[in-house]
Amino acid sequence: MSKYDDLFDATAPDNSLFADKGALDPLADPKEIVARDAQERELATILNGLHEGYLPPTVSVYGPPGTGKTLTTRRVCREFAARNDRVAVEYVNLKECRTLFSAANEILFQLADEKKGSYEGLDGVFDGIWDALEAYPEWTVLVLDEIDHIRQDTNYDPSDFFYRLLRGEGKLQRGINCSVWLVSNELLEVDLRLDSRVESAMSDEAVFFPPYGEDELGAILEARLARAFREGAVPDAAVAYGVQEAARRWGDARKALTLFRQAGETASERDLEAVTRECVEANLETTEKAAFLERAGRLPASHVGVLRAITARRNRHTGAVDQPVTTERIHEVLHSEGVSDRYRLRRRAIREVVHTLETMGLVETAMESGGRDGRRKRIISDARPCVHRARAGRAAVLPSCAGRPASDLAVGRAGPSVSGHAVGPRTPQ
Ligand SMILES: Nc1ncnc2c1ncn2[C@@H]1O[C@H](COP(=O)(O)OP(=O)(O)OP(=O)(O)O)[C@@H](O)[C@H]1O
Repeated sequence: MSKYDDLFDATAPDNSLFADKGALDPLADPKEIVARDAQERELATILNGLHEGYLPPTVSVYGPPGTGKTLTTRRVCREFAARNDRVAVEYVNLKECRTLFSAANEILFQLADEKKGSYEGLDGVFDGIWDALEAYPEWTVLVLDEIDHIRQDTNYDPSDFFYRLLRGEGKLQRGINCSVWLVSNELLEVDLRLDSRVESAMSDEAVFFPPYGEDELGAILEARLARAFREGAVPDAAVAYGVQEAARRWGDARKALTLFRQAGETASERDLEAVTRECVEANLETTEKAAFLERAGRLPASHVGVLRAITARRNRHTGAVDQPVTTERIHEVLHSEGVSDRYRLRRRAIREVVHTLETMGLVETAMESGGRDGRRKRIISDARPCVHRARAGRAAVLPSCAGRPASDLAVGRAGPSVSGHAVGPRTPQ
C-alpha cells in the first residue's frame, strides 16, 4: 500500500448521506424551471412580438441574486429560437469584464470568435459586432448577463457603450435588428446613471424577478433534494426549517442549494444518520456571510464609501458599531476632513445609493419620526463581517472584484477611513 492508498482510504466518504451531491450544484442546469410561470410568460410574450415584426431594443431583466433570471431568460429565449428560424439568441456573461472595451470585445468574441486590439477602440469593436451580425438571421436577441458589472473606465463611460450598442452608426446603416436583453440586479438606468440620449433609446420593457418565497423555494428544492440525498437522509422537518430560513434571509435559490449541501456535509462529519435542524442552523451563518461578501464585492467604490460611512461610528465604551444612522450622518462622514472628493456624494446621491444597497440586501432601513424634523430614514447595515475579514487580511474580499486593497476597508481609530487613498477607484484592466 502506498502512502496515497492510505490517504485516499482515510478521506473516502464512508457514511455519506449523499446519493448525488451534484444535484445541489447551483451551476447545474435543472431539467425543469419551477415557480417562474409569470416571468416565463412575460418573456415569451415579448419574444412573440417577432410575429408582429417587433422586438424591443432593450429588455431589462432584473432582480436580486439567485432568483432565476439567467436560467429563465436563457431557457425561454433558447426554446423560442429553436422554434423560429428568423431569430438567433446569443448569451454573453460580462462578469469578468472590467472595462467597457473588454465588455464589447467579449460580445464580439461570442459572435465572431475574434477579439480586437485596444488600438481599434470601442468603435472598432462595434464595427466588428455589426459585421458579424450581418451574417445572422433577421433578428438577434443578445442576452448580456451581469451587465451591472461594467463601470466607467478611463476611456469610456457606460453611456458611450450603450449608445453605440443601441444607436451605433454601423448598426443603423446595415439595418441590423438586435434586441438587447440586459440581465442585472438593479434597473440599469438607476444603477449606471445612463444619460438621457441612452435612456430614450432604451425601451421600457422590464421583467422583474422577486426573491423567492417559502413555497417557491420548496418547489425548487424538492426534486433536487430527492436526487441529492439517500432516502430518508433529510427529514421533512429539516427541509422545512432550511427552506423557511432561506426564504426569510435571502429568497435566493443558489444560497438555498448551497445551504443544504453544506448541511449534508455537516451531518456526515458528525456521523449522523440524517440531516438535522442543527446541521442546517450551523450553516446558515456561514452562507449568510458568504452571501454578504459576494454581494459587497460587486459594489462600486461610491457604494463602499456609503457602506463604510454607515458603519463608521463606534460606541465609545463598547467599541461596537453604533447604528442605526441617518442620511445626514452618512453625509457628514463622507464630507469630513480628508475624505477624497470622489466619495463626497450629495444627499440625493446618498439616498439613491442607500436604496440600491437595500435592494441588494446589504442594508435595512426604517422610517422613524424625527420630531420637529419630520420623518427620517434610519439605516442599518450588517457590514461588520466584511470589514472584519478585510482587516484581518485573511481574504481578498472586496478587492478581488472592485480592485481595492483589503486595507481600504480598515476601520480607522477615529473618523472614516474612506479618506484620501483609502477606498481607491476601480482599476481598469
Ligand atoms: N425557478 C427555478 N427553478 C429551478 N432552479 C432554479 C430556479 N431559480 C434558480 N434556480 C437554481 O438557482 C441557480 C441560480 O439561478 P440564476 O443563475 O438563474 O440566478 P440569477 O437570478 O441569474 O442570479 P444572479 O443575479 O446572481 O446572476 C440556477 O442555476 C438553478 O440551479
